[in-house]
Amino acid sequence: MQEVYINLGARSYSIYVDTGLLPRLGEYLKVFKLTPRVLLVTNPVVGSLYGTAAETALKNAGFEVIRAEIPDGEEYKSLATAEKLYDLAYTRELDRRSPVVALGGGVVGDLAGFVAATYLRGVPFIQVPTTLLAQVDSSVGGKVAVNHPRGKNIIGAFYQPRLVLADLDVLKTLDPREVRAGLAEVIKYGVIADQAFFAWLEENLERLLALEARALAHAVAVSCRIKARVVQEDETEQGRRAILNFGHTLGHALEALTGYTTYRHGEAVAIGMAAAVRLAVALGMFPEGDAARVINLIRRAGLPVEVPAGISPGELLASMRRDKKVLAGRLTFVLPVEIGRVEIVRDVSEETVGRVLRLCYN
Ligand SMILES: NC(=O)c1ccc[n+]([C@@H]2O[C@H](COP(=O)([O-])OP(=O)(O)OC[C@H]3O[C@@H](n4cnc5c(N)ncnc54)[C@H](O)[C@@H]3O)[C@@H](O)[C@H]2O)c1
Ligand SMILES: O=C(O)C(=O)C[C@@H](O)[C@H](O)[C@H](O)COP(=O)(O)O
Ligand SMILES: [Zn+2]
Repeated sequence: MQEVYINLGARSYSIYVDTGLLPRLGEYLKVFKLTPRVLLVTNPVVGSLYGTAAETALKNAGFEVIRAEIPDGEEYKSLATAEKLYDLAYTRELDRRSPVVALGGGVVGDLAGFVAATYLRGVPFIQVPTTLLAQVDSSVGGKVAVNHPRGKNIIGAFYQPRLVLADLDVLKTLDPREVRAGLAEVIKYGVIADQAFFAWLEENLERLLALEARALAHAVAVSCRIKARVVQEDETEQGRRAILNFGHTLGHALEALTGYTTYRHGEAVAIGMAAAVRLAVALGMFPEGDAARVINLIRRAGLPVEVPAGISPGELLASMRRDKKVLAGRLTFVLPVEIGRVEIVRDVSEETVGRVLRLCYN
């Protein structure tokens, strides 16, 4: 078992990374001061695979489970879906100590977390992430949100979970496309914060693609440790936390412009990271050889590195102007200076971004 502790004062919590955790969910919850009714939020795919195990674990520990299944897909990470959960929570008389448990990937986690943050102005929230992406990133750090039809995560909050249980066993049923999408955020951590981890990924990528248990445990724990460090330093993204957004300025624009249905989040971030390293090279900040290493690793993970032909640089720029990192109208990018170190750059001209974007098509 690996434990990563996020030290945030009264909002501190542990992330446990191990096999065999889901059947122990109830035991883990018992240590908190909760009332017995639990809102278990999942989707039909995860619910059919792991819903019974989660319910049994909770019931054995004395909880009463209200299961809510939201439709599968990023396009359902919306206010409309959140409203259905508020209705259910209100109708079933959930109180201020009734926990919301998110059992699923990042979509379930972000949406259930948003509901937990806002229902009765906040109820206890537990993350049981079931995708690689959710275990290494979305379940950790407290960003919860729903999408606006034109902008990613536009409506949200910072609301920390009480506990994260990352059970590596559940990753065995993931579609390979989802494993690759999760690897995009894992590669992100190497580029932004840890050169040695990046080199380890270059050596061990095939073990991760094959879901080898020891390699996965290492990648999940190191990723969570890196994210924990950044979140502890700047919980509400007043500054440095934005480094976790490497690849996301363009990635989020691509997701929104394609109606949230074409790319997995990790795939859009992969294209965004490839564009960001090209931009850093164009600005003379980052050596070409290092850019080639990053793009090569993204490619080896089976992820896209090119902007699709159907979307113009003008459309991308218009969407990126509404990115949450924009201040006083200036586009903001997270750009590497070396592998393992990035800077937040606010003074790139749109002309330069447009020129680099044109190099990012196939
Ligand atoms: N809050 C944050 O800090 C943060 C960080 C990164 C990403 N995100 C958000 O996370 C979302 C992406 O999350 P995701 O990549 O997990 O996508 P997802 O939640 O859509 O899950 C991907 C697919 O895998 C299926 N699935 C989940 N667990 C499974 C399992 N164990 N076995 C088989 N199938 C399973 C799901 O049903 C879905 O079809 C995006 O909305 C993104 O914005 C948030
Ligand atoms: O936790 C963070 O901070 C991140 O930026 C992690 C990202 O991987 C994640 O996609 C996050 O949801 C993006 O947040 P946003 O504030 O850019 O919407
Ligand atoms: Zn992300």
